[in-house]
Amino acid sequence: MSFFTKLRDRLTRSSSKIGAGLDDIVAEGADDAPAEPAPPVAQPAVPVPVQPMPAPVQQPPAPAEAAPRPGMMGRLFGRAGSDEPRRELDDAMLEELEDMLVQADMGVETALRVTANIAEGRLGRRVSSTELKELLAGEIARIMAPVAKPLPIYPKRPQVVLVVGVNGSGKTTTIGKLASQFKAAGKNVVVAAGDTFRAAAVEQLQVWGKRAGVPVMTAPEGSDPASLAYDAMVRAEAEGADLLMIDTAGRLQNRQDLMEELAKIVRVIRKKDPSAPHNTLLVLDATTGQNALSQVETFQKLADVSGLVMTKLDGTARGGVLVALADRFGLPIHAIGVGEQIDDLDAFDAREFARALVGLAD
Ligand SMILES: Nc1nc2c(ncn2[C@@H]2O[C@H](COP(=O)(O)OP(=O)(O)OP(=O)(O)O)[C@@H](O)[C@H]2O)c(=O)[nH]1
Repeated sequence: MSFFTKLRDRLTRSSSKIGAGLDDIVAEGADDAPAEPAPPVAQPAVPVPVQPMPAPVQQPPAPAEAAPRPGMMGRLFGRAGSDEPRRELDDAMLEELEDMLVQADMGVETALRVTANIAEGRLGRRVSSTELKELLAGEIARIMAPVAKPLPIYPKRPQVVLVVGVNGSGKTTTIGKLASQFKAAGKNVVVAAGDTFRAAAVEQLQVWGKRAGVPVMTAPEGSDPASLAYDAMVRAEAEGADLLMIDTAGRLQNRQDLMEELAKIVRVIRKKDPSAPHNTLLVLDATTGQNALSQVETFQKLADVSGLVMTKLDGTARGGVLVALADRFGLPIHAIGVGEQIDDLDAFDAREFARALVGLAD
């Protein structure tokens, strides 16, 4: 099964909220007028960064003959969607759309902007649910495209990747999955079990290490994680490892002591290599919804977060939060997780994600 199919099936299973919501919005206000050719759906070949758009201006419906000749996609949609119910895109519909996006955890600001962009030049037109999904997917992909960046690999050896996040966000699982993928790509990977407080966490990482076929460095329970991180750097360097991934204990945002300990890990790592850590990955659990935004803020203050991984997109109707994160922080999204298996993590693809989120086929 391709990752897109998996993403769509699992996102749709849990977060069909947006797709179903769009169907409902159109069906609710659908009129009985005969079908008219579908308005062309903007499909930029190359996603462009989102520009702040002016507020939508009420425009009279474009006369059918004045409409530009639809492109390939427009013609396809015109045919395929001609017998679908249509609803006039007006203020009431836009308001419903905005509410639905907010409920899908996209955040008020982002939902407003996306809705305004959809309205731009289209007010008064009659759109089908499929067209609305295409428009929404296009807007989401435009927001997400600039942040869809796989974990960068540098010539520096070892490249130190520090993995942080709150308890249970999926750090250990993500390290296991990433280590397996980098190993398969021919990289020499070492993993350090920096959560020295919980024996179970160390064991769990060892299980992942075995699965991925990479060594896992551990330290006695209760020992200083910063000193383990230092030892791991010495070993990774001695072994000529390409990548050293350091797991850390999950920390609640309000636990000052744990937060300080993370800062100490970074200080100690820098004694060995002032340019390390080369990446600080913040792992976020999609099921936490809007709380993910405050987690980013908190961890950014404490560690130099360089990128995000979002897990558990399979278990939530709150996938929209990823759009809000991209819009608000612009931090690279390196990967997304849609399950507990080793191959349930893949690089983040803006278009695939956008289409899966609104329930469209590839
Ligand atoms: N459904 C689903 N479950 C996931 C995903 N990623 C991780 N999990 C599960 O989430 C739970 C917590 O994952 P861990 O990797 O242990 O999280 P952690 O951040 O290391 O946890 P702490 O060590 O407690 O801080 C485990 O049961 C994982 O199997 C995902 O993408 N989808």
